[in-house]
Amino acid sequence: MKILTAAQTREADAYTIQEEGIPSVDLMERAAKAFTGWFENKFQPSEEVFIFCGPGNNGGDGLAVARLLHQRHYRVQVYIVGDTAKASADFKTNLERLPEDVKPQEVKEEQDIPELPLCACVIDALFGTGLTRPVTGLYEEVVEQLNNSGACIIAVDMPSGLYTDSQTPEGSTIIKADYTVTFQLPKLALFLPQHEEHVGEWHLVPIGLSERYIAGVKTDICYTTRQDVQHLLKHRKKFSHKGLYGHALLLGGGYGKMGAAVLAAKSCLRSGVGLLTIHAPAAGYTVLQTAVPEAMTLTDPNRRHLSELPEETEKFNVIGVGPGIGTAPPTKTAIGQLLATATQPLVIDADAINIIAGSERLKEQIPENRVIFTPHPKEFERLAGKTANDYERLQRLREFCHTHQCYITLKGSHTAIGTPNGNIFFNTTGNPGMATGGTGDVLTGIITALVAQQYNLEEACLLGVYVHGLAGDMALRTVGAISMTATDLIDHLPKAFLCLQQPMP
Ligand SMILES: NC(=O)C1=CN([C@@H]2O[C@H](COP(=O)(O)OP(=O)(O)OC[C@H]3O[C@@H](n4cnc5c(N)ncnc54)[C@H](OP(=O)(O)O)[C@@H]3O)[C@@H](O)[C@H]2O)[C@H](O)CC1
Ligand SMILES: [K+]
Repeated sequence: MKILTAAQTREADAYTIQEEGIPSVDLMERAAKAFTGWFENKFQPSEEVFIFCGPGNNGGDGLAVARLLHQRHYRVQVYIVGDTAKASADFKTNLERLPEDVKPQEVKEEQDIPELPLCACVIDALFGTGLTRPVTGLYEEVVEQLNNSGACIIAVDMPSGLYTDSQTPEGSTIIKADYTVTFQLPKLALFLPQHEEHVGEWHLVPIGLSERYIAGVKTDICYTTRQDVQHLLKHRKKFSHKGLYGHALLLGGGYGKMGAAVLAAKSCLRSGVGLLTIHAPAAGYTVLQTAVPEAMTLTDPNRRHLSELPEETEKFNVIGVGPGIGTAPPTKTAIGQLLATATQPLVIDADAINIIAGSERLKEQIPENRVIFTPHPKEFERLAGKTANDYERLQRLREFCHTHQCYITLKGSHTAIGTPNGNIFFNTTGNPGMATGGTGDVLTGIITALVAQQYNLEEACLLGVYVHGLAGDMALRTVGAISMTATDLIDHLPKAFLCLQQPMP
């Protein structure tokens, strides 16, 4: 699914109005109904609701929501902040439509800002996608007071003060919402970790924007949903045999870190690989043969570290490398040898990334269109350099993938997948329970298995990251976020793949 800029959202709005031949105020009504539907599911009519409206269409939405909530027996208090002379036409229409017993109060100066009761429920409809500069003056005062009030804040479309698709200037005052209910498509700002305290939990509500416009608009940033990945899943033929599903080689493990190789191997097997061979330091032999009996194990001459590649590496369809390997000098040599000689796709994780990050010579040797890196943010920083904020980091992701013609799954709450042609895809599955050791090794195993099965590298990244998060979401329901371990993800992989094989609900 596409992520649109603020300008494209406005275009979608105008296109829909023209295509359907409806007045813009009707689209506002749809938006307000969609928001109200979400709100009613979350909050009881016994709640007193304080709605703060700005001068634009976001404020207009707030006024329409006030009317709809009033009709549904919520007690609403409406505050109009700033000068209504500048208000948009649809704002004015909705102001007129307010029932008599909802008397909006004007906030024209600081002393007009109301004291809110403890634990108030506030709807923030000050600014949405039309914000053009940081909030200052009276608006800033209102935002600060709301943030300090301890209220539960629900932002309409965007938290007021937050730029939709570019860096909000340093030091700006921004609403700290508990929930952001955004219209039709999520905005870029909602995916970025630096905005967590402003966005809270975000939810999408459809408002029927033109499908034709959305299908035709050009964007290089998308987010992946079940619909996007489900159709990628390949079905197995009746007369199939293990040779059809690829033979993967996993280079992993080190003394004291054999578990990382075990996790990657188990998840690789649970993700459909035909055959798996693990090449590990000699100390890992018994561990691996016992823990992963389905895999074949080759041993490195070095007991503690990976020091060389196995023979006949060309027979493998894919090589996954990194989990648990460390950065000892013999391992660095082996990674250099791998980049120089391997002819198949490589899935490169953990210390294999760190080793490449530490050597300009190795970076230059990254083979084009054959590598997937799976870094966490620190590893990405080592590989691609420090950045000042999340927007710069996305730009760096794009540039690195383009320069090296590689794929990167930059792990995080919304893992960002960069591709050689400059596209970025945000994942939408997963949860904070997955922030625990070993879950990255599981992702490496999954993606390696998918590449072995002839998914192209982009498909393997999109599907692998999605199913990894889906297994995490399923584990959340059975073991919870606190107790979740990487092994729980592997245990839930079968359910996650099964779920993707079912028709969409
Ligand atoms: N397609 C959709 O998704 C729909 C969205 N809807 C809602 O509309 C808003 C966007 O409305 P818009 O009127 O474009 O913008 P805003 O309401 O966010 O704000 C614009 C007004 O605010 C002024 N402004 C902007 N920045 C500041 C600031 N920092 N301080 C003070 N005033 C500011 C701006 O005035 P200018 O001075 O810049 O000219 C405007 O007056 C979207 O978010 C949804 O909530 C529709 O309801 C349905 C379709
Ligand atoms: K808002």
